[in-house]
Amino acid sequence: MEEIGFLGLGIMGKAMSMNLLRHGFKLTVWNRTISRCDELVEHGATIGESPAAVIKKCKYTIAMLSDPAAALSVVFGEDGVLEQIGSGKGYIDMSTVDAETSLKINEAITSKGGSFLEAPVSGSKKPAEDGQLVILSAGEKALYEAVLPAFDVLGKKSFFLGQVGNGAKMKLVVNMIMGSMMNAFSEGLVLADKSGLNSQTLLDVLDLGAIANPMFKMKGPSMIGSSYSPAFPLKHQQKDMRLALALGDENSVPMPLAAAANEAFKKARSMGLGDLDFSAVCETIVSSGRSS
Ligand SMILES: NC(=O)C1=CN([C@@H]2O[C@H](COP(=O)(O)OP(=O)(O)OC[C@H]3O[C@@H](n4cnc5c(N)ncnc54)[C@H](OP(=O)(O)O)[C@@H]3O)[C@@H](O)[C@H]2O)C=CC1
Ligand SMILES: O=CC(=O)O
Repeated sequence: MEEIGFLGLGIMGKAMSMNLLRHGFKLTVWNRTISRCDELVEHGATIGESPAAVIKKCKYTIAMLSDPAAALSVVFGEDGVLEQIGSGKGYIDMSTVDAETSLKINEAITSKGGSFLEAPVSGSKKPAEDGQLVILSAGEKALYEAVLPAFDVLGKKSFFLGQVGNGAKMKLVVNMIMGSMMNAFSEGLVLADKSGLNSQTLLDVLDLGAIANPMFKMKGPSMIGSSYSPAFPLKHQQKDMRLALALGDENSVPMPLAAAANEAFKKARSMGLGDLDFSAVCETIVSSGRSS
């Protein structure tokens, strides 16, 4: 495949671009905080001085940015994607955003003759490092097919979900469920502890039953140790709950569990936990217990 551009080297973008380099892809990378490109350069990447410069150089460019505001700013801002996108160039946004943001970007890019694919991912830092993401793409089918060799390295499975917006919506539904589950799990861990049960035994019991799942297995031990090194930052999970609730509003779907989970993530942000892993939402319950 030709050289790929990569915009956004946060937790996910860094892991994904390292993985592409490891598999022999040539990359030109850009990050708003440019020093974050250094490690990628040590592993063979080239730096692009702006999103526009990356687009100019590369036929295909992937973005992995924090939220709708970041995704829009990289496309529409000064020296942004729109300045160089055009016929024969493809833009693939893998950030988790809402359908409206994705549609806006699609409209701007295709009106300049470029092609667009949204491709948010399920899976966190470790799956990104290991090429085990689940890719939820939608948009231009020809672009999807052209970038499949890269998706095959980044993920264990790629879905093509049809028109732009479907990938964003699927991702938000999945993360709405995940955020609600994380809250139920947190309440269970704290309840077990406060009522005199052994937390590790609770994990063992859960793991053998019908609600065993990789998230409980992976996050449980660190949550018991109150250790929340960020794989999926809590502020991003709260953004996803907020966007999923808006999708619920649009479709008149009552989501009382998701709304309660969103409040817990907001509380965690107000406690200064936004940059920690989303499992730190557990601390909202621990601290409630302490103050009563
Ligand atoms: N971490 C995870 O487990 C997963 C995350 N996601 C989603 O992937 C996306 C990235 O997540 P993650 O890597 O964890 O997030 P990080 O917070 O680690 O990285 C965010 C990236 O966005 C950039 N950025 C933020 N604001 C702007 C802006 N205004 N203009 C340009 N660049 C900007 C940051 O640049 P800078 O370095 O300059 O701050 C950084 O490169 C999010 O949408 C998240 O919801 C999806 C699946 C899993
Ligand atoms: O968006 C987060 C994830 O783990 O998936």
